[in-house]
Amino acid sequence: MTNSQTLLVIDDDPLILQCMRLCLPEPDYHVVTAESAGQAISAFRSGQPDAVLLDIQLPDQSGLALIHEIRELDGRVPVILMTGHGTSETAIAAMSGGAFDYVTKPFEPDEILPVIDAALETSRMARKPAILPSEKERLSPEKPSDQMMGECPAMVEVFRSIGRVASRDTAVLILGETGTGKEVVARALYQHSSRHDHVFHAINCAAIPEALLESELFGHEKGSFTGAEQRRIGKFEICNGGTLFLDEIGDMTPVMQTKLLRVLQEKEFERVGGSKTIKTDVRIIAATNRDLDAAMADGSFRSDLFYRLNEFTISLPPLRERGQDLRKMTEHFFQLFARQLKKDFVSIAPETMQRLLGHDWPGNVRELQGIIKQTLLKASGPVILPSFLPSGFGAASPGSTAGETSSQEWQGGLVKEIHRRLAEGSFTIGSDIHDDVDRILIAEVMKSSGNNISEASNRLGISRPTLRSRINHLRIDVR
Ligand SMILES: Nc1ncnc2c1ncn2[C@@H]1O[C@H](COP(=O)(O)OP(=O)(O)OP(=O)(O)O)[C@@H](O)[C@H]1O
Repeated sequence: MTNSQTLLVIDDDPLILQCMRLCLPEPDYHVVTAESAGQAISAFRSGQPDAVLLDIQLPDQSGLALIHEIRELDGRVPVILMTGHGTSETAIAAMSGGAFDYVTKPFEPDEILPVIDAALETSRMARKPAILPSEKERLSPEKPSDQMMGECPAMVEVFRSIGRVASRDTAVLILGETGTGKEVVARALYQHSSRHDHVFHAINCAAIPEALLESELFGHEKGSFTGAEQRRIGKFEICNGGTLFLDEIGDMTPVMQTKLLRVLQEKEFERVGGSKTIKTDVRIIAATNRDLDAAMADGSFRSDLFYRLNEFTISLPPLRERGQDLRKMTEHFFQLFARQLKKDFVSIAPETMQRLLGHDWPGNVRELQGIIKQTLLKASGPVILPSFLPSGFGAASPGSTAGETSSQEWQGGLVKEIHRRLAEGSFTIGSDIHDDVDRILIAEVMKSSGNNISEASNRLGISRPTLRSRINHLRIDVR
């Protein structure tokens, strides 16, 4: 079961091609190379890459002209440009023309890999079909493997809402606990919109520190702050005419909320350190797992921004409130993953099903999928017995004792630490504690995944770009 993505690297320098093959190993990545524009176009047509890495200077055609051709073939494939020193103005022109990002040669793998991962992630979101069930399919037992499931009234309302709002140009706010399917809904909204063949970009507002997020969204002028060596074009400029998905919007700081509100109200903004006002026409889809009513009540989320984003809201119910859907999804994922993992599977023992149905599922559909995969990996024989469930599963539910004690122990430690910091008068407890937990969590999961970013991001249930950005931001040593 691999989620390998294809990157087309176009450069006439064999060293760069070789370096990219080494840095992006199979089976997580599949690298296809081309040494000229001519080769690149045929590789693009036959290989359907997920993203393109393109040198601006090619022997037979300019990189800029090639971007244009690639965008004509498929405007949703992100193109990253490689430029030499002194060609940054051309790169900026390319960004305004729809390139995803650019890097300046020579570069270290650490510089380019996060950009490539972000491009591949964007491509996945823009192009992986979000399949919604029709009325007939909802009631049919045979489901396409990756169709979004749901027959309970709240999910039927979600599908209807998507149908109602996708083709309109309104902002949409998607609410729901973690793992309830907000990203799938965002993809469905984009893919069924009139902007579906225009640019789509996604930003995880929680994964990027405030200063970087500002420049990521609005761009900056050369010299506007230390380290701003070149002008940078932000997402609001690149996505002009397209769609921007702002994930984890509830984690945005008040300063950023104010800036976002202005661009939503006035459809214009300035780059950081710039004075020129730039017009933009971007459809915003935002999502959060935070309780925005509570955040508005305690003043951490601006209510005027909420009303602006909330032109239309889609609320995903938690899995534990979806009635019979839980049983149906459990059966569906057992069958699907057994096929993918090539495991024998015939039935789920009634006691196993009972334990699965009795669980609270705080991580919702993502947690359900993870538990089912782990159970299948442990299973021997065609009947899924309760002993195949991961150790500690359901430990926090009443009735289980050993797991409860150990989880109470570490939670007790955490409570003490929170009170210590409260007593110190800290005003950044939330972010500090999250950072401390992430430092330990990410370092341990990376270690147990052999420092494999893809495996660790799967286990953590976050994307590769988010993981890389957390590793960089928290300066976690993963070597
Ligand atoms: N109704 C559904 N039917 C089938 N699969 C679903 C459904 N909802 C979500 N999934 C699957 O569950 C997983 C988690 O979904 P997704 O990433 O969209 O959740 P999310 O709400 O965006 O999570 P987070 O808040 O953590 O970012 C994905 O693999 C997705 O395909």
